[in-house]
Amino acid sequence: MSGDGRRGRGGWLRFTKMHGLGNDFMVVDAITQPVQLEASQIRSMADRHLGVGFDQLLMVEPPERPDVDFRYRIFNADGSEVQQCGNGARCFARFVRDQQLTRQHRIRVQTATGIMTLEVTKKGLVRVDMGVPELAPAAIPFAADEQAVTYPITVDGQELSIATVSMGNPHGVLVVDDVDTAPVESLGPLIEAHPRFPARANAGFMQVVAPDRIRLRVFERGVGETRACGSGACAAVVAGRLRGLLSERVTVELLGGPLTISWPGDGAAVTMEGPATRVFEGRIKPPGDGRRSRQGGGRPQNNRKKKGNA
Ligand SMILES: N[C@@H](CCC[C@H](N)C(=O)O)C(=O)O
Repeated sequence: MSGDGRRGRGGWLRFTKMHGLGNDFMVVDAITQPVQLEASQIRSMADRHLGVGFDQLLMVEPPERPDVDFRYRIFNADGSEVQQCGNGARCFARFVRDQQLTRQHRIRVQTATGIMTLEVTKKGLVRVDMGVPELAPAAIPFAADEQAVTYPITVDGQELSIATVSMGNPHGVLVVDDVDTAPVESLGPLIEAHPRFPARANAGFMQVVAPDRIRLRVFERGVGETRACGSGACAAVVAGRLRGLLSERVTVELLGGPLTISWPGDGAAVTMEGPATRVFEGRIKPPGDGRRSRQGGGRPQNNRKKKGNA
């Protein structure tokens, strides 16, 4: 994270609590205050009983190149730095405008895997160009000899059919009959840590209601089940379209509410539109001393061993 090794005055870190359909964030402005955090501090602050409580910490940093407005960094609740967060991108756009870090309606941000364009609409929603989905197994990454629409995978002794998509971050998507009874809690962690996903993965459980409507639950890598996952919604629509189940524009009903996702098809970018909500402002003294070791990073993405995968 950026900064010169100091935190704000007296060691206090200013933050804003936000959410996108209940996927909640601690948003930290690392432009007007120096910030340096260790993965262990992020984990402590993510604690819902002892800390601020959040699914992801979002860092707003100065751009590193002239063709973007900001650098957008994302840390899961387990302290690991990740490449993408769709709901977070909408909150990022709202945050930088509310904080008067920009007056632009169209904002270009640099993430760990590319450039995203965020646009605040007249209705106060945020439209995000989520980029072109990657389907090649090596790009996800997913262990497979050749690219396919779905792959057979053994999880907890069951043979499942999984679609894999990278939206900058890795997703595995299963089609289920009913999301309400889908085994998200039991299979989610096993898919997340499945050996065929060497960087772990987000696991989506999608129920197709109609060609333009799905219901989706996501067990997020580094967090657990969240109330909404923007990149997961995009991955599910891509997977559903490749299977011939969905139309170009789809309403994705998540536990926290609906997102609109559009994907014309191969080679095109996915567009996501939805709300971003500010909840409160706060300040916290991050536990421990964040000045001694390297920033962020967290645990390696594939270090968690789970039983039941083959
Ligand atoms: N909530 C997010 C995704 C956050 C990152 C994810 N857990 C990962 O590890 O890739 C979203 O809205 O996209």
